[in-house]
Amino acid sequence: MAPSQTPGSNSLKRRGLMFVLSSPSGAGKTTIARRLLAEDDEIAMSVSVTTRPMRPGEVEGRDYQFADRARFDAMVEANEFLEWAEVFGNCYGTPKAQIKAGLREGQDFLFDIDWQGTQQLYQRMETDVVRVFLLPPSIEELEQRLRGRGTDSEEVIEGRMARAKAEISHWDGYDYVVINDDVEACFGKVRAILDAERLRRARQTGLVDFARNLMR
Ligand SMILES: Nc1ncnc2c1ncn2[C@@H]1O[C@H](COP(=O)(O)OP(=O)(O)OP(=O)(O)O)[C@@H](O)[C@H]1O
Ligand SMILES: Nc1nc2c(ncn2[C@@H]2O[C@H](COP(=O)(O)O)[C@@H](O)[C@H]2O)c(=O)[nH]1
Repeated sequence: MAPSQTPGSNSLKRRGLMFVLSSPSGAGKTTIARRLLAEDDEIAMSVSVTTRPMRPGEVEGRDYQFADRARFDAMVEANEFLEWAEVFGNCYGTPKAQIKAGLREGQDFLFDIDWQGTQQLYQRMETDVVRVFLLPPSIEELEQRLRGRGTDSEEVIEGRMARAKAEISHWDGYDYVVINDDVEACFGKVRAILDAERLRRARQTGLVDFARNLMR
């Protein structure tokens, strides 16, 4: 038996999953996503294309692929996105190219996308998608986090707060909802969801052979 098929090693061949994190802006998706990526080498970020300007500290190709509107529209036209949406006046889309091949190879992908994109992904890729929604402990705390982040102008913060309640109203379109009151606790819960979802029978494509060997 190959070492990767040792019982208990939990590394049987499996299909990758699409792990979606959504929340109102400022609730902590990026914080949780970065931690997951740093601690888990089986999951990679799905890097979206966006027409919004780059923020200080962001890196082209790591945080987003930054594109102008003409380039984005051309990608929509060429059907290069698994999903796309307009958020806060900017366009965001998930490029399809590497995702489908990666899933077959057992690669998991993390998506930091809004509820519209989540619905589209789910319609297209249903059983591959795990939908997690993060909620802030309160609206006041959400605003404090946006201000504390120090990346947006007053006008942008007001726009994000104005949309927060509408975004929160989509919580029931998700498989899991986690309140991000404490980063450690929230991360632990998100981690547990990912671990459990990886063990779903349907994803463990190596189980058939493994069980057959056991029964020989
Ligand atoms: N549990 C928490 N307690 C206190 N502060 C937090 C917590 N989680 C995240 N933060 C802080 O809140 C701010 C917003 O978090 P983050 O940027 O991760 O939100 P986001 O949901 O990704 O926002 P956006 O949708 O605008 O990208 C950051 O400054 C982050 O450090
Ligand atoms: N539908 C999609 N939404 C996306 C995508 N990438 C990011 N987002 C969402 O946009 C807002 C704003 O993000 P920000 O980085 O400008 O603060 C946030 O809700 C993201 O989840 C995407 O590819 N598709």
